[in-house]
Amino acid sequence: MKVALIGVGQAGGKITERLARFDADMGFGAVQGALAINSADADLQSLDIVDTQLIGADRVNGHGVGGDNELGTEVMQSDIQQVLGSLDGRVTSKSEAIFVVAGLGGGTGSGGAPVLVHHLQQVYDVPIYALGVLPGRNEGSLYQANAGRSLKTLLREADSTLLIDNDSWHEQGESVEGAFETINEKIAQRVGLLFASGEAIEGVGESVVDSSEVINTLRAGGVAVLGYATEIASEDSGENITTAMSVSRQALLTGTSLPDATTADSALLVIAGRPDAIPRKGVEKSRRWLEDETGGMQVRGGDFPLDSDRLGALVLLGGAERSDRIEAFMERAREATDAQETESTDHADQFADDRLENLF
Ligand SMILES: Nc1nc2c(ncn2[C@@H]2O[C@H](COP(=O)(O)OP(=O)(O)OP(=O)(O)O)[C@@H](O)[C@H]2O)c(=O)[nH]1
Repeated sequence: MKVALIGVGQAGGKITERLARFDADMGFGAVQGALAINSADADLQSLDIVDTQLIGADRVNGHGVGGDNELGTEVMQSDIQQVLGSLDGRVTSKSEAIFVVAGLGGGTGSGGAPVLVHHLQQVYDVPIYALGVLPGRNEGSLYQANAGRSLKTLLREADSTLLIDNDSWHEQGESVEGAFETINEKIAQRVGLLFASGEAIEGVGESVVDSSEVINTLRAGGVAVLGYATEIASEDSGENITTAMSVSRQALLTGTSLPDATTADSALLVIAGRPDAIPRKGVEKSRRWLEDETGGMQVRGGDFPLDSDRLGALVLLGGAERSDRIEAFMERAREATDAQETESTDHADQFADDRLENLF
């Protein structure tokens, strides 16, 4: 799937850069253009390979919005024409989708990403997806409250919102901050493989996954979730039937970007590995298992030919917002918003009825 990436805010920029680098290093050619937008100049300076654009200089003078996501919304809104102008040549006629990438807990990305998605929807015919990072449980109430409003607005504006929970892809005991590098690397690899599904050059055959399968899976809208797992594979495909089952199980049950999200409206299973090591029977079995596990709907599928001694399973779920994990997060966000309102009693009544309102 040929994509254009737009990172908003610090996390958005860093993850966009990682994705662009992974795609280039692997030679996939799925990432057609990448731009990072921020109201903090220093964050943009630390990026090497993506193009950058500063917004809100007249309001915050390049210093960021300090976690104020309403200000993040405002600065994106006031500079939207320049932002859309910079996309010329980066979003091309080849682009099959645009991904807006942001950490949802901060200010610039949290507030800016939904506005940007809204405007991109007016300009482009391709699907506009969000790739959003949810704050981990221990990240503090401002982050939780910001992310709640941002997610609510993104779900309204984007064709689908792929969520990565900051608590999911790092080692036990590692702090979230310390784990950013690990998490970003995992996002780059997993989401990078998803982008490259359908772009794989070698071994083109009937069973090879096509990018339309990804787009059709995301057509369910709402929240999307990505899972991934690999194991060393045998050279003989006949010996890899249980491996295919085992990686598929792990990808869904322990390897997703949003733990415990298994109820969905659509699903895609991509099996990656050397074409002659991919067991047809094992792939069929895994697909049937995934169908049962996710509620009985038809599971799309395909191979991703990759020169590797491992067999990997990439599971994409669409319409996964009914999961307990999302409910738990939204509850956290509501509580955080309540706590903030209690602190600023002057304004308490003003917000009382509209907890987690949309950003705009
Ligand atoms: N996975 C991941 N999450 C990050 C990273 N950097 C920040 N975050 C998360 O993103 C949220 C904060 O968003 P940032 O992107 O830092 O903030 P911003 O959008 O630049 O907004 P301001 O700094 O307020 O202008 C928090 O939930 C952080 O935990 C990162 O490199 N990787």
